[in-house]
Amino acid sequence: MRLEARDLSIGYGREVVGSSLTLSVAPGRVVCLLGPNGCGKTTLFRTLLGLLPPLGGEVLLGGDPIARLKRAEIARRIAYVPQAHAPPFPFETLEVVMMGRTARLGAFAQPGAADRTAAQAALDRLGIGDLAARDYSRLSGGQRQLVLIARALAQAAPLIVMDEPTASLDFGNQAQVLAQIAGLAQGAGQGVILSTHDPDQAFALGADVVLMSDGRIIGNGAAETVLSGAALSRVYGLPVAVEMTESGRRVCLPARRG
Ligand SMILES: Nc1ncnc2c1ncn2[C@@H]1O[C@H](COP(=O)(O)OP(=O)(O)OP(=O)(O)O)[C@@H](O)[C@H]1O
Repeated sequence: MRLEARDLSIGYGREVVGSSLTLSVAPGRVVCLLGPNGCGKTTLFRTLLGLLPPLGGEVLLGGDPIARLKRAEIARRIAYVPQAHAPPFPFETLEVVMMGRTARLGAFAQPGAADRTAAQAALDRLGIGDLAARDYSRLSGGQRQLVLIARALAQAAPLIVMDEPTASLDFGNQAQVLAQIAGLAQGAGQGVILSTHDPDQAFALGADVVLMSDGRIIGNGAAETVLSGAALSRVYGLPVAVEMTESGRRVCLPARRG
């Protein structure tokens, strides 16, 4: 299933945050959304998910305008991994993951034993099966992030939107989550769009890149093409070099001063 944004304008009421945004996420592809703080990444995601109405243009999910789809239908097509915050109430971790199943079922349906099994399997897949009975509100930030990723896996939607999925993860878990993301695309053929502040992740994932600056898309295509030293220097306002490691992977390095 393909996710498409066509000439989208995004924002809040009369405040336009971004415009002329055209992008697509094809099955089996990973798209990294990169851009400085405040350039509109989260606003774009909320619009792609149908949580925020577009100020212009349209979002298509599998060819259907998202504005015409019901909430449960959207949840069967697209899963969202938000940034992890601690909820004010205690929740069993497995229940948080089960919410991914309930989202598909609609407002009043009760999840059953099969949903419980699927939720536990999603936790196991991320190596955190032992957290199932723990209180979600007392997990560490990184553990909560992994649980929200498990919730999206349990939702089993063909498309996944992830807002900075590796932001609070340690070095090992970052690598593990990136490997899972690559696996979702290659193995299950899911389409993934994620935001990140680390351009190296786009190279590690062999992803496509949408580079945003000031509410505009200024580059869209393969990471090797879009993420040049010149483009990164312009967007982040400091000299950046893109170098090749001995193992043949590109890495981005801010230039040393002085
Ligand atoms: N609820 C809101 N109402 C009005 N303006 C908002 C709202 N949420 C965000 N904004 C504004 O929209 C702009 C884009 O914010 P957004 O959160 O989309 O950026 P971002 O690229 O995700 O940033 P970051 O990388 O720091 O997470 C900012 O100027 C922000 O102040």
